[in-house]
Order: sequence, then structure tokens, then C-alpha cells
Amino acid sequence: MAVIEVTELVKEYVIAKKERGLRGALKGLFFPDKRNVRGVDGISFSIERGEIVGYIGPNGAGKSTTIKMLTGILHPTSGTIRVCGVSPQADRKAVVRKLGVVFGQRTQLYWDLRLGESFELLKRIYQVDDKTYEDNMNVLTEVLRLDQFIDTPVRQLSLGQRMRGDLAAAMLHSPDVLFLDEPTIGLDAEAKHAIRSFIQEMNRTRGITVILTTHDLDDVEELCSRLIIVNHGKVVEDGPIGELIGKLTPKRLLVVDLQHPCADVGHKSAQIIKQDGLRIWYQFEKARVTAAELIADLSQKLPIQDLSVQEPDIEDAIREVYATT
Ligand SMILES: Nc1ncnc2c1ncn2[C@@H]1O[C@H](COP(=O)(O)OP(=O)(O)OP(=O)(O)O)[C@@H](O)[C@H]1O
Repeated sequence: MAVIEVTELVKEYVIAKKERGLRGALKGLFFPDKRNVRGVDGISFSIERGEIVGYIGPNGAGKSTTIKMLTGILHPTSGTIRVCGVSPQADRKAVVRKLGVVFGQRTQLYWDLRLGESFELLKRIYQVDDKTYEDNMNVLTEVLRLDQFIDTPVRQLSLGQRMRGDLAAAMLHSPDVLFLDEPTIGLDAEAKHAIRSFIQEMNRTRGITVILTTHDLDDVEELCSRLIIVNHGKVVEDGPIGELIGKLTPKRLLVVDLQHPCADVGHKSAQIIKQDGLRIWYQFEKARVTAAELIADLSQKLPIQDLSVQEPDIEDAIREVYATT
């Protein structure tokens, strides 16, 4: 059964049209001229239990708006949402019990309390029973190494420590689904690694479903098996990462170093896109010729000193989508 089911989701924001100058500002104050903007424009997807899905897109694509509707913070203009079979709009309390949410730019911890006291308070708010709380705290303390700063007031935590605290807070009530909005933003390499390892561990050991919005492509590469790419409020791609890279960037590069200059360096199935001294860049399409065939053909007629094949990566694929949608 799908853990998250979203069908034809639409969110329209009403914004005031502004006219220039003082006269325009006054007119707008008394006779506001409004127009609708679609933050989300007919999005559908379905996510199975245990998936880690990257929900990505450029600024203003509609990611936060979608997440806010999934968590019940915003009401859709139209369309349906089911989280673990429940509509977040119809029964927000039931959905909140199933969800853990972390916004990288905000915290749900209490600035004036020590980290451990923050957890105690959240335990009461979420009505987590003693046994679940204790079991979860034991695991979370170990995996996130919270004991180093559990007695530190939240306001004094480093960003990386605070993020570990926020992840723990989101997991206290054993949610089935974790929404993570930019969970590694502003962190150093070690803290990023700690956060990513934790997400993988929770997914592996608890089968937790994760939806991750991020602009950090290393997050995507290390964590996600599937990507949903949105732009202008619509889903523009949805699929396993490997397939998306193959589909969006079918072109690969073969870079060849020759031992000495040659006259005829061309190949019928590859295009030379650059030549610099003895180095030649061949671009070719996987569907037309394999790297092995191309290398075999070229090495028959050319004195090859060295070569390398450059595969497109997720960054190339995403650049391609953003540029064409
Ligand atoms: N409260 C609001 N009122 C009016 N328009 C809004 C509001 N919130 C978002 N929008 C608009 O809806 C669209 C989608 O915004 P959203 O914040 O969901 O994008 P995003 O993909 O999360 O972007 P980012 O990566 O910058 O966080 C944008 O055009 C944005 O300007």
C-alpha cells in the first residue's frame, strides 16, 4: 500500500497586484486588485513504504507548498492527499502522529531549554508513552551521539548539533514518514555525513519512508533511490535516479590522448566537440554506439596514449531538466 498518495493537487495563492507610486499604493489599499498564482498546479504521485524520495526543483517550483499541504499546514485548493490512508486536512492530529518533520531553516526545539529538556517537553506534547520514549532516546542518543550536548541549552548548540537534535525530536514518537526540508543546509562535511548516515540507518532499521527536499545534490546522490522533479508547480520527472540520468543525458564523452598528431581522427557514430593538441573529446550517444565499440574502432586506426570515459551524473541530468522546463 502507498504510504503517500497525492492526486491532482492544486494550491492557489491570492496575491495583490501592486501599482507603482504613491497613487498606486493608495489605490491598492482601498481597492485591492487581486490575482491567483498557482504554487502547485496539478501534482500527482504515490510513494511506497520504505522509499527515500528526493523532491527537488529550482526556487519557487512548489516544493515547500507541497510539503506544507502533506503535513496539513496548508489546505489545497483542490486535489486529494492521503498520508498512511488519512487526509491531513480531515484529521491533522492522526497524520501528525505518523509524521516527523524537520525544516533545516527552523527548529522545533526550545531555545531556552537544555536539549534534553526540549525532548521531555516534546514527549508531553506528542503524548509519547514512557517506554517508546525511552527506547527511542536510547537509539537516537547512540546513533546521533547526543550525549555530548544533551545538557547544553539549545541556543548554544552549533548548527550541526542543533540539526541532530531536531532529527531526534522528529523521531521521538516513532513516525512512519519523515519529511526533511534542506536537512544539511549550512552544515560542514562531517555534520552532513552524520545526518545522512542517520537517515539511512532509520530507513534500514525501521523501514521509515523519507521525503527529502534539498538543493544539495550530494544529499540526493547518497540518499535517494528515486527523484520527483518539480518545476512551475508541476511534476516534470519522476523515476529511479539511474534511469533519469540515462534518459535526460543520453550523451557521454570519450577523451582520447594521442601519441602523435593524426590526419583522420573522426568516427561515424561520434562527434568531435573539442580538440586541444593531442587531446580529442568525442561525444557519443549510448543508444548509437557503446563506449567499448568506439574505443575498439578508434584504437584500430589511432595511436592512443590514454583515454577516459566521462559519464553524465545527476547534476548534468538536473541541469538538463531545469534548462528545458
Ligand atoms: N504565501 C504565499 N503567497 C503567495 N505566493 C506564494 C506563497 N508561498 C509561495 N508562493 C508562490 O508559490 C510558488 C511556489 O513556492 P514554494 O515556496 O512552494 O517553492 P519552493 O519550490 O519551495 O522554492 P524554494 O526552493 O525557494 O524554497 C512560488 O511562485 C511562490 O512565489
